[in-house]
Amino acid sequence: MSSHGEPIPMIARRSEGLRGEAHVPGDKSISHRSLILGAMAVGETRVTGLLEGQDVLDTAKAMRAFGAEVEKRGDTWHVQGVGVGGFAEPEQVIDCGNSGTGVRLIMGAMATTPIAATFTGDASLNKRPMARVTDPLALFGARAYGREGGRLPMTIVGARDPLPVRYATPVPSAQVKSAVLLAGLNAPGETVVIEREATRDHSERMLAGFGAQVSTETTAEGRVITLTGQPELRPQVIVVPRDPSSAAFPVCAALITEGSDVLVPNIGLNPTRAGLFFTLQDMGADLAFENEREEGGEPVADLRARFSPDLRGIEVPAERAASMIDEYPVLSVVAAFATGKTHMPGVRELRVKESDRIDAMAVGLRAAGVTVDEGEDWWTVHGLGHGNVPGGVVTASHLDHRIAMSFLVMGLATRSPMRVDDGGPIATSFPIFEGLMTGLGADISREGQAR
Ligand SMILES: O=C(O)C1=C[C@@H](OP(=O)(O)O)[C@@H](O)[C@H](O)C1
Ligand SMILES: C=C(OP(=O)(O)O)C(=O)O
Repeated sequence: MSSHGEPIPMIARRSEGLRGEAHVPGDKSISHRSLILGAMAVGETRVTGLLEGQDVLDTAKAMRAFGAEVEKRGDTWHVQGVGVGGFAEPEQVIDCGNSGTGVRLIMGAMATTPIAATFTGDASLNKRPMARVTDPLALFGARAYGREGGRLPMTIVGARDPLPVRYATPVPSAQVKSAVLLAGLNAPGETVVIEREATRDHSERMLAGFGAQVSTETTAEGRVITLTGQPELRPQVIVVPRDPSSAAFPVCAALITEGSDVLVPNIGLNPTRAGLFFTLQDMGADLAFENEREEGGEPVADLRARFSPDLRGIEVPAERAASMIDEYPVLSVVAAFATGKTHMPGVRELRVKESDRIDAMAVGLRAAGVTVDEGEDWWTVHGLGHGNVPGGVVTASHLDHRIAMSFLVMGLATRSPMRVDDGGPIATSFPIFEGLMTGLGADISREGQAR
């Protein structure tokens, strides 16, 4: 089932010659953060290029429930912030839908204000672990009352007299890091987060942009991020760059589909996000970064992807995992069309996303004729080479947008079509996926009924 209605069964058939420009939507991570930090600033933040996917729309709704005004006029989202510590107590339960980023960052943002809020989500989100966030929030003095195993629905009671915190994240997670930093905004003194492996740094960059004092040092312990609490955040004008995690789908589709040549313009290549593209190049992909430039302090390029018949399986460096964590499902599809094995170690986190992504992909790939080996924190795809992947099955998307999109991309190059039981979740992060892909010439459509 999609989170907001009947399942939407979809089918992808073998296609040829994807061509044209793929203008993917705004970055999901930066969109959530624009709304949350905008709501915590004093005055009006204006955002263009915001991703209008369901995950981000749920965050916009949540910010209104905490007292910020959030509205779209023309192409611009206007956020009237209430200031750090200015959140009102919501009158209703906050429903974050399918979004781990939304719920975890908002829990952090409210945890050092003396209000209570109850959070819930869809069947996928309500299975995901929240203790990774509520454990550090307890150090500030916040209390969490949730279901067994730290699951939603959950009520957070914010700390009345928050203490600053020094916290080493036990898992590589930008959501955990960001929740602690957002909570640290309303704690006196310095809040410090230490991460062994660098995860996406959008919170650090945006906090600095809003005028908070935040510094990052690389030491023997890892990256040490220090935030000075209780700043007055200054409203910003934000242009959200396009999402590299969404760009991954047209890029990978072009690489595996005969005769393709696709340009995906204006993609942020922040090194904490761009790991997939380097991995594809290591596999022998015809993928170029054109027109490389800097925009808003971030490296940006136009990605040009052409059909690549001679992809090779590789060992994906474990230390690259955080910089491409959401891209493993679609990478495993490309790996099926490569020759040789693609081994992906150091990816335990894939098991606690919208679905267990190793399991969801392994089951579908195997059904489609591809051998996959797996362990708790690794998996290996045995590539069959271009033209040799059978396909011809219905796969389950498990309320996970990236699983649905990955199997649809796969169906463009399998011998027989690939179906997904529910494409509804795609709207959480990439609402224009179907139109964008068909515009390039991909044979992807909705089916009248599930088969
Ligand atoms: O901070 C963020 O915006 C995100 C962090 C990642 O999650 P984790 O922090 O759980 O790795 C990623 O999977 C998610 O899509 C977005
Ligand atoms: C993991 C993802 O999102 P979230 O954790 O925000 O639900 C994703 O978009 O792939």
